[in-house]
Amino acid sequence: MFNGAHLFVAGWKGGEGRGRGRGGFRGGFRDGCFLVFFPNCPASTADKPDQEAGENAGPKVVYVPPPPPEEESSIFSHYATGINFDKYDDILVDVSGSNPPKAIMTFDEAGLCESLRKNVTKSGYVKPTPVQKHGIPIISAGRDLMACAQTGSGKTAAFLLPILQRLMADGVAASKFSEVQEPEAIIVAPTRELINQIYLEARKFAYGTCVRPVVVYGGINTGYTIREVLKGCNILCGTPGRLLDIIGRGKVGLSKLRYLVLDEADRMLDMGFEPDMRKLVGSPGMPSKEDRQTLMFSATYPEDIQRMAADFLKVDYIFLAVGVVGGACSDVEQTIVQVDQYSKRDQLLELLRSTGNERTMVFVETKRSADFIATFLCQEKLSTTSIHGDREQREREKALSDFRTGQCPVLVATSVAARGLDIEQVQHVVNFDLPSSIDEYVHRIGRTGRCGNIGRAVSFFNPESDTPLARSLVKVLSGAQQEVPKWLEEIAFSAHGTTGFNPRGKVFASTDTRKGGSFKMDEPPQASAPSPAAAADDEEWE
Ligand SMILES: Nc1ncnc2c1ncn2[C@@H]1O[C@H](COP(=O)(O)OP(=O)(O)OP(=O)(O)O)[C@@H](O)[C@H]1O
Repeated sequence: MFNGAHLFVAGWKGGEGRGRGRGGFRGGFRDGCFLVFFPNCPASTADKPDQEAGENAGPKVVYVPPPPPEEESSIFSHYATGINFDKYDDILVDVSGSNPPKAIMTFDEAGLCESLRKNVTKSGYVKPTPVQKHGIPIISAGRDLMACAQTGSGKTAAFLLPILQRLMADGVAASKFSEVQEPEAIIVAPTRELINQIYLEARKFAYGTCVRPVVVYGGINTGYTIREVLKGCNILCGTPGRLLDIIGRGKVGLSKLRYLVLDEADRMLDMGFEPDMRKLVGSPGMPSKEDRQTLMFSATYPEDIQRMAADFLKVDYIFLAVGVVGGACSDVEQTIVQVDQYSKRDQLLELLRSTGNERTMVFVETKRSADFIATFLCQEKLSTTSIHGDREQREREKALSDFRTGQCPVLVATSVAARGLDIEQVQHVVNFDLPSSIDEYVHRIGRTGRCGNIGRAVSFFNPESDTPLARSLVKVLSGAQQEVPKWLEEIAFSAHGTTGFNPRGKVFASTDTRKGGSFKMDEPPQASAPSPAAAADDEEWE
């Protein structure tokens, strides 16, 4: 069972710019495990949720990622849709805003050019998901869009396909090498791994066309990144800090920009990233919101974020909600287990032993506990790796790759891996530590149960620390037709949770805010600030 786990537990990272910790776990390999505890790890780093940090601090980053796959079979490799894929059609869809274009029912109706159509087929897409049926014509009609659809339901293609179609129809071609590139589209996402995944999707759909996507993100060598951009760039995918850096260096001009896409838009506009998003739209040459198309996608949208998002969108933007805004995917079987802090480790071990080699993501709150739990599991001979913001980019990519291939079927992660990652065969998510925000919970458990497949999420609920989440957990569980444990209901009703619980109805507290919103119920709206756990980490400020 133990096959030389790839656990590179790092307390200090020399040479890559974000090595803030000193101490922590350090040591050498023994039987594939990498252990030794350094007790003097400063509490300001690994002890806390992942913090965002200045990308340019520290020594020069030398890492150059391996080139993306060239063979067609790897580019188009995909996993099968699951038994519940057709049930997507039963989900209620709410489209608000003036004159929304009619939904399409098939990819044929999307009016895609031949090469795009072929690429869609090679990707294994037979029919569009609801967010694609509605989103594609809305974007093709030139409308701004704020779209909300459950995790794993195909939001990425919903924006990539109509953008690519427009660029193809207009005959754009990446200019050859030029000192300044003028992309037609910019896509922003909060984490490096997610933006890289979006880039690979864009590259897949653009295969065999003249459209060239490029990705820029922190933790990789800047010179390399710039060279890639200067080779030609129509669709620039990036994390905010690195994007701003490259624009600031004058390597990217914005005069041709037509599309600005914010994936995980609520995260991109919360307190952590909002200043960078404002900087981005205020960059010299950035077309005003009237002169560009702005598209926002997420599975969750707190109401205050929706209101703020309107600053970035034209007045007549369309709000598309597939299912309940902020609802969990009902293909994930959710179990909440009451535990105390000290029995968590044993319960985790028992759980993982019972699931065999199935791929499992274990979410913890801090970088230090990510290292600690991964080390513990490794010692217990479970092939485990970890991902968090204190690991070097090389290590993060290796960890993800080992998890994807199944070489390490257990991935211990901070919130840096909570959003967007689409990994085949993730059957389980374990919340070893529950996050403090319900939206974060929805994204985490959405790493399984994707694209009509079925998954399981087990969450350890420690009443001492997790009681504030109880009410919204009850809400999310019942919204996804899951069993709500009696004890949790009791805690929820006796607690003063303030995270979006709407005691009156079955409707989630969040819809299109222009309808007057339904959140003016008995409780304050959900906070948009990243929760400590969420600030955890999504990401460094690249
Ligand atoms: N129409 C389709 N037919 C078959 N597979 C699809 C279709 N649309 C998307 N997929 C696949 O479904 C998976 C999930 O899609 P995607 O990652 O875009 O979900 P998402 O809605 O962005 O999820 P998240 O909210 O977690 O970011 C991907 O593997 C994607 O290739």
